[in-house]
Amino acid sequence: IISVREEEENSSRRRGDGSWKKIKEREGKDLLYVERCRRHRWRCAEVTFTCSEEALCHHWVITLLFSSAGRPKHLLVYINPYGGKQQGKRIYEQKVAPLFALAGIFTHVFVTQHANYARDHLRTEAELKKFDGVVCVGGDGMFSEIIHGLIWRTQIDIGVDPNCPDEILLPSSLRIGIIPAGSTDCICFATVGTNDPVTSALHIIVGDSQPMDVCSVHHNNMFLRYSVSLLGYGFYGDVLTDSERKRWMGPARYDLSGVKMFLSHHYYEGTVSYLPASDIVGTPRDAARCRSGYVRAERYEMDDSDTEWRTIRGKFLAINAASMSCACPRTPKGLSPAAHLADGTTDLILVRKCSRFDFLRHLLRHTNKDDQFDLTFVEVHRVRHFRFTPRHCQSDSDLELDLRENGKHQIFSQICRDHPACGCTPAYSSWNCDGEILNHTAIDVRVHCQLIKLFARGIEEPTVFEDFTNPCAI
Ligand SMILES: Nc1ncnc2c1ncn2[C@@H]1O[C@H](COP(=O)(O)OP(=O)(O)OP(=O)(O)O)[C@@H](O)[C@H]1O
Ligand SMILES: CCCCCCCCCCCCC/C=C/[C@@H](O)[C@H](CO)NC(=O)CCCCC
Ligand SMILES: [Ca+2]
Repeated sequence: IISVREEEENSSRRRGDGSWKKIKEREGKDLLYVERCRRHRWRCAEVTFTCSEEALCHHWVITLLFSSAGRPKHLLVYINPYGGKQQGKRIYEQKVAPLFALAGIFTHVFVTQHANYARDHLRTEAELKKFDGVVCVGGDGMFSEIIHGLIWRTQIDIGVDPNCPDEILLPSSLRIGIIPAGSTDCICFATVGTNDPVTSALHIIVGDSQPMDVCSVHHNNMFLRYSVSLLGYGFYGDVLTDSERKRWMGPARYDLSGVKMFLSHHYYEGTVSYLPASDIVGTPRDAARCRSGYVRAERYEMDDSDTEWRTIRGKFLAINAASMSCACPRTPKGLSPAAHLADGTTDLILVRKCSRFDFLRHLLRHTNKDDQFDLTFVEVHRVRHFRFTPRHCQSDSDLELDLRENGKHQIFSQICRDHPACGCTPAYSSWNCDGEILNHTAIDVRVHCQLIKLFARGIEEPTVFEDFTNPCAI
């Protein structure tokens, strides 16, 4: 239920002196409620209840109001006017603000004036005690700003050093709502099942709650960034770097850069070490999907003292860590379809050097039912902690070992790297961290189980409640 409004039906009766008197015939309640539509979309519907007994009516209202526990009353809203197709402000004003008003939610709205405006405001100025949640109107990059602000502020307020890689981070009490207005919007899609501003607004209004894992990324014990969706080196790093120069194109920039980087077919050498998540049920190759209400782990920090690190050295077209499925309209099942939102792990996907044809087969499988991991050059591991070192950063002894293993070819490829004009693969790619470029290639990543909470409930299985005869189901 979104809101209950009084409605009175009056009639008039003649008094003895001939004048007319208004009397309350029936008391009605206009009930605004959520109706499930196709493809996980929610819409607002209305029904009027009438009741001749005032006491019964009162009982109804009390019961309905009681069901509103856990709902936000005061929200801090940040709108990125430049995300996606630059529609954030319009989307919020036309589709979301009227619903918040109907639900009796008070808002404090900021339209961001520059990049990192929301992050810095949350870190230092925002009076967080006054609010029950933060709403982000924009894409994954804007969401990233919000979590950076909130996580940082929470740690500082309680005296935890957010720079230290070994610290156990504490969750913020504020939930975050995402009104999708970006280019990929994969965090919204993977937690709600659709990118639809009205559906997201309704999940906020009813006070849904979905915990979510967050990866912290460090370089030499120096904090770089947090990630909740994709950390990608090689293909996705290169696509992002190339697409940033084409921002004016809007969401289509990713398609153009995707094709360009596919044709470039660059591979990168390096070492990946990881700590497998051994104490969990399930693997990245499961047929089961992360669905609503499915919380695998209690929030805890793992004890990895008994688990052994594993190391893989090689040439990779892509190294991806998906902490959630990363489902989005481009890949409705996601980069790692069986990844979980809140299990304290990330799925590490290694795509080794292969032919263009094979890489295309792998990419195309993101868009159909075939298993993108069922290929000899792809491996996937569910991990809690991993490190990557590009080959040129490896220690001298590692380089010597490479030389002994691979002989002359290695020497020539080193020379090519030092002379980019020869047209060989460049030595480094960049990390794509939830759509932002990292300025370090050697990184150390650890998963913090359920560090944040969203106003969402995960993707629901299609239910009998879906009303396919309703016009909103089209
Ligand atoms: N007022 C602003 N002016 C310029 N940039 C901004 C402003 N507010 C936020 N940003 C930055 O804009 C970048 C992109 O925003 P956003 O994520 O909303 O859209 P997107 O990149 O199109 O979508 P997606 O991340 O889903 O691909 C973010 O990195 C954010 O920091
Ligand atoms: C030739 C057929 C090719 C078919 C390929 C389909 C594969 C598409 C996979 C898309 C995966 C998106 C993962 C999400 C990453 C987000 O954190 C990030 C920020 O929004 N978006 C991108 O980096 C944008 C990345 C866009 C990549 C294209
Ligand atoms: Ca996870």
